[in-house]
Amino acid sequence: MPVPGRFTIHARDGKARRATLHTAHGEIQTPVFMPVGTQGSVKAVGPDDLLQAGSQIILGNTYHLYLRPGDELVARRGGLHRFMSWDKPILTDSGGFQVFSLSTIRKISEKGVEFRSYLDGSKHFFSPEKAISIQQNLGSDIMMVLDECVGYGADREYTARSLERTTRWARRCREVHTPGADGQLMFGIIQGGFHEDLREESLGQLLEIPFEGYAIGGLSVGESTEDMYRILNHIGPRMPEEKPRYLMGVGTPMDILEGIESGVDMFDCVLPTRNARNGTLFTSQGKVNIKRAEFREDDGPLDPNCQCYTCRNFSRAYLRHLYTAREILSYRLNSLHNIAFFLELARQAREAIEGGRFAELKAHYQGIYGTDGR
Ligand SMILES: CNc1nc2cc3nc[nH]c(=O)c3cc2[nH]1
Ligand SMILES: [Zn+2]
Repeated sequence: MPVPGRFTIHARDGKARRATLHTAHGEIQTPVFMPVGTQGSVKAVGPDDLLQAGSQIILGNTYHLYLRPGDELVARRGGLHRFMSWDKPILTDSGGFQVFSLSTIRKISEKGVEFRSYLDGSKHFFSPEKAISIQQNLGSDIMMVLDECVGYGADREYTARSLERTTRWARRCREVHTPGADGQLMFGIIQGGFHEDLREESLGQLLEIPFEGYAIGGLSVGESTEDMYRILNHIGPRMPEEKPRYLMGVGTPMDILEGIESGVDMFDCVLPTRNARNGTLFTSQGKVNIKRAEFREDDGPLDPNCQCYTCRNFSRAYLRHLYTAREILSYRLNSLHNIAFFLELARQAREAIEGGRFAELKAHYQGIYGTDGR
């Protein structure tokens, strides 16, 4: 009988791990890429597309679903899994990041964060307890604590004070949800900005609270690749060995491989779906900008090495036409392929770790995407 939260490491290759995380909605093979379904849908693709592409788990955003259609409405409709017809695992972010990145007016205090809705400017308040209550209403398998993601360039003093409050908030989140209740897991989020010592401080404080996993927050906020990798390389290996490690909001194919090399197990990013909608497609031979004139008569598949529905059934010429004509099908086919590419990258990483060949896999993609894939 699978116990939600059980994390079994099967193989290691350097700091990279090949593991299985058990949740109430099934097992997750890691390293794993999680497509982002912000408002209860991974934009332009359906659950059937996601399953066919190999998605194991998707992300939902507490902030968006709380504001619309409302977490209580989703609860009355049987929870997010039933509402969106996805019966595999779901992870929900706590909303903190979206409050800071989407809501203009906001006030942060010890109690929580007051903000105005990006939809209609109405006033709302998230306490740590409220952020957990929303995620319980959504019924997500993995809940994230409410935290403050300090912006890139925040001064050290503020970053230090903020991480202390984020720890106090994390403790309050844990106090309102008994570990494993309803099969839901809770992950803590490490802050500390771009200061190695503050990152260690944040991790050390969070380790005193029992979480089923730990996330690295505060990255992919506009910093340089060098700064991201510096913090990632420092804190990744220092996170609890026996618990899942999640890097929030990251990233390009090369960022993900860098994260796996630093011992991270879980990743989410809007890059595949967002870039798909502007015609930037990731392939086994590098990025393809499908709107380019060179593809007008190109009868070949987008990616000859890809087994996704898009690459098995349509030519580059057709994909370019759809994009140029602003056909809605363009969003679906491009998004499906990009998601399939990120899922395949994670699958190749799992296989490479099992075979002790992760360094070769990373070098292979470095040759195609450069050091950071931007
Ligand atoms: C797209 N980049 C990005 N998405 C994030 C989500 C987050 N959630 C909670 N806490 C974070 O620090 C955090 C950082 C993030 N960076
Ligand atoms: Zn494809």
